[in-house]
Amino acid sequence: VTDAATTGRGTGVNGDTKTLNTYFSNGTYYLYDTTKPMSGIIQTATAQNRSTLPGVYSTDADNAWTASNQRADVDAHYYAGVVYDYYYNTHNRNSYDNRGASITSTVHYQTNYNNAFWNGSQMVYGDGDGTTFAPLSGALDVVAHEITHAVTERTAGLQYQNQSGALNESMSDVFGYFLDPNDWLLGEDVYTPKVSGDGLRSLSNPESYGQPSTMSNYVNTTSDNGGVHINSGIPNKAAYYTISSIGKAQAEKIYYRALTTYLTPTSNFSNAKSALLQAASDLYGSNSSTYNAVRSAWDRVGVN
Ligand SMILES: Cc1cccc(C(=O)O)c1OC(=O)C1CC1
Ligand SMILES: [Ca+2]
Ligand SMILES: [Zn+2]
Repeated sequence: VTDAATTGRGTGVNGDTKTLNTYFSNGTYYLYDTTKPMSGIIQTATAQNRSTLPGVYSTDADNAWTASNQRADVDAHYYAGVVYDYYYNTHNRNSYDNRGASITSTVHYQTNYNNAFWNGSQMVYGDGDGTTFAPLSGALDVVAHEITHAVTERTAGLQYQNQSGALNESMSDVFGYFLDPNDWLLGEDVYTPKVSGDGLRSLSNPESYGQPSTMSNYVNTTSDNGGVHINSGIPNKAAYYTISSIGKAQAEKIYYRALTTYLTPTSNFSNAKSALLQAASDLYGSNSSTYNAVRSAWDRVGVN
């Protein structure tokens, strides 16, 4: 038997070449990454445009994953590894459960599916319809957004409705920024592939995508689980002010500590302000400029 961890080459959704951690077994290569510490396996499958999950392992005959129908698989696999490395290296977290859980992604879910989600056990990505979205695994901030839903589920457990749900969404957007800090947009690498410069949401200017950025404009609605993708603009704007003031290095420590230590399933925006202030106090002191920047950020979005 000649099973072995191998290194392959692949083409991503946007035509870029990347190196892949793959696995060779019985004459076939798999998107199966055994290189992470403490057993966190990263594995990628395809739903073959149907809805059955997880589908079947993505395979290749020669470890050159360059076919057009493999691009979504390549990016889902590669970016899941990047996000695993981020949580391990930056926050000493071993996978989303901090116990080396395998990270499973399935691409080619249904047809023309303009959506991505964490289903409680794995990530799932549509291919998009080519107008609203390109295949959604083609953006690192999208993959980080989805894996962070899993981290949130295993830590704060923020209930996916109303203010706690908007915080859940915001945490995923904020860690999407930490993974992809080149811009304040979310999903820009896969959103409207025929239009450049736009994204699904903006941390710096939520209004440009129909989101409020102040408590006074909180949207009371029953749709979207109480507007979780709408009202996330308010904590997202606070995060923008915070990061712009204290920088990514301190902000990501504060956000990770608040998410994993202080937030609870029913936390609201005011509780989030307190959690982030407590984390800032723990890490940098309650008289620090860092602490004051966090307080100022939430004051500016109208959260007391
Ligand atoms: C595209 C999409 C649709 C519905 C829900 C989500 C969701 O995961 O909440 C979603 O993914 C995102 O928001 C990622 C950041 C681009
Ligand atoms: Ca981005
Ligand atoms: Zn989300």
